[in-house]
Amino acid sequence: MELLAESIIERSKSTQILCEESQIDESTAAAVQTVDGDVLGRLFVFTPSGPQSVINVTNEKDIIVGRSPSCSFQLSQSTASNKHFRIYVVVIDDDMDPLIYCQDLSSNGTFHNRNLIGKGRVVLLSDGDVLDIRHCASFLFQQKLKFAEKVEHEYTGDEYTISNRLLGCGGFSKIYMACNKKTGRQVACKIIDKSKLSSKHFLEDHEIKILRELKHPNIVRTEMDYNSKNQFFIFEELITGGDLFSYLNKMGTVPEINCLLIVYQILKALHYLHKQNIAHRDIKLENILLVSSNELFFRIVLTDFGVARQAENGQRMSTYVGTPEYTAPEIKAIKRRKLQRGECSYGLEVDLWSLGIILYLLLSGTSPTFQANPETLQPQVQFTGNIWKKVSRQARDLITKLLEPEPSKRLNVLQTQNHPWIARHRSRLEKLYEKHVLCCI
Ligand SMILES: Nc1ncnc2c1ncn2[C@@H]1O[C@H](COP(=O)(O)OP(=O)(O)OP(=O)(O)O)[C@@H](O)[C@H]1O
Repeated sequence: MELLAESIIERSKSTQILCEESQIDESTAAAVQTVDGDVLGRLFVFTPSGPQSVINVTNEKDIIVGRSPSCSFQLSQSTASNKHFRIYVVVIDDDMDPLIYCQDLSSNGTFHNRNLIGKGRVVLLSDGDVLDIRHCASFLFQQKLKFAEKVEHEYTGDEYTISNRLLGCGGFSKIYMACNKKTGRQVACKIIDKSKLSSKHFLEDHEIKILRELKHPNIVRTEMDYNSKNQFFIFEELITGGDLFSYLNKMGTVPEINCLLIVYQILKALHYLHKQNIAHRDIKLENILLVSSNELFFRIVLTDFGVARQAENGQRMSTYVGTPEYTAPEIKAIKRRKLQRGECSYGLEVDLWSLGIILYLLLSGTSPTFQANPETLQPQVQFTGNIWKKVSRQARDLITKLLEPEPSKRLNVLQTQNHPWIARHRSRLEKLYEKHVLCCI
C-alpha cells in the first residue's frame, strides 16, 4: 500500500501536477487495492481545493470530464472546457487487457504525461499515466493488467520504444503499442514472426512491400518497417477505436445508416486498391479498424495486407488464401478441386464477396445462410428472421448482388458505388467524408 502511494507522489513531483502528498490518504490507497469486477481502471482526481476523488472506468459508458453539468465528472474551474476530455474503453477479446483511451476535446488542452494531446486526438492510457488540465485538475490513471507479458523482440533501432501493451493478435503476428522517440507520438508496432510465414509468401507477396506503396485515408498508414533475423516490424498509425468485430460485438447489430458510412469507406479503399490491381484477399471484420466510434461518421481503415497480392497486367490468382467465413466460392473451389496452379483462378471480385458478408453480418449480427435457387441451382443468400424486416429492400438487393456465386455477374467496386443504396446518398456522403475523414488526417 505504501509503495503505491509513494509511486503516486513520485509521479506527481516529476510532472508538477496537482497531486500533493497530503492528498494521498488511506481511502485512496484502499481504493488502489480493490478492483471491482466491472471496473477496468481508475482515475484519481486531484484538484487545488477539494479532496481527491476516484472515477471508475467501466465498459458501460464513456466518461466525459468538463464544466458542463452533463459531464460524468464535473469541474468548476474556468480553465476547463465544457467537455474537456473523454475516456473510453475498447475490448478486443477476453484474452487481452481492455484498451482505455483518452480523447482530448478541449481548446485549452489536455496534457498526457506533460505532452499536449491536441484537440480531437487520442492516446492509449497505461498504468501510472497522468492527465492534466493546467491550473485545474490532474488525474492519475490506474489499470491493473492481467495479461501483461514481456515482449520478446529483436528491434534495435533508435526511432521507437516498443511497450508491452498488446493491441491485437493475428495468426502471424502480435501488435503492440510503441512510441516514436522523437515526436513522443504513440504508434502501433506489428511484430511478424518469420517462422510462421511460408517462404513463398515471405518472398513474393509480403505485406511490407505492398504497404510501402499505399497512401490512402482508408488504409492504415505505415511509418517505417524494420527487418531482423527472425522478425519483421511494421510501425504504423495507432488506430484507437478497435476493430469492426469488437464494434459489432458491442452493438449486437449495426443500424443501416452506420453500415452505409462504413461500406462507403471500405469501397473507397477497395477502389484505390483495385485500380492498381491489388486484391486484399482477407477483408473481414477484424481487419477493418475504427479511428473512433462515438460519432456517427468515423474514419475506418483497412489493415492486414499479409495476403494481399498485386496481379500484374490483370493476371488471375490461384492460391487458396483468406478466412473461410469470408472467402468467395471461387477461392473455395481451388481447395475443393485441388487443382494445379493456372487451372482454376480468381480475380479482384473476391474482395466484393467478402464485403457482402461484412454487410450481412453488420446488419443482422449473424452469418449468412444460402439455399439453392430453383432456377439457376446456384446458392442464393437468404434473409430469414425478423431482423431483416427492418432492413431496406435496397440493402438486401445489394447484399444479394455482392454474394453472387458467379464472379463475372458479381458487382465490381464501381457498380457497387453506383448501386442505389449508396448512389442516392452520394452527395451527402461525400460532404461527410470531406468533413470527418479528409479534414482530420
Ligand atoms: N494499427 C493498428 N492500431 C491498433 N490496433 C491494431 C492495428 N493493427 C492491428 N491492430 C489490432 O491487431 C489485430 C490483428 O492485426 P492484423 O490483422 O494486422 O494481424 P495478422 O497477424 O495479420 O492477422 P491475421 O491472422 O488475420 O492475418 C487487429 O484485429 C486489431 O485489433
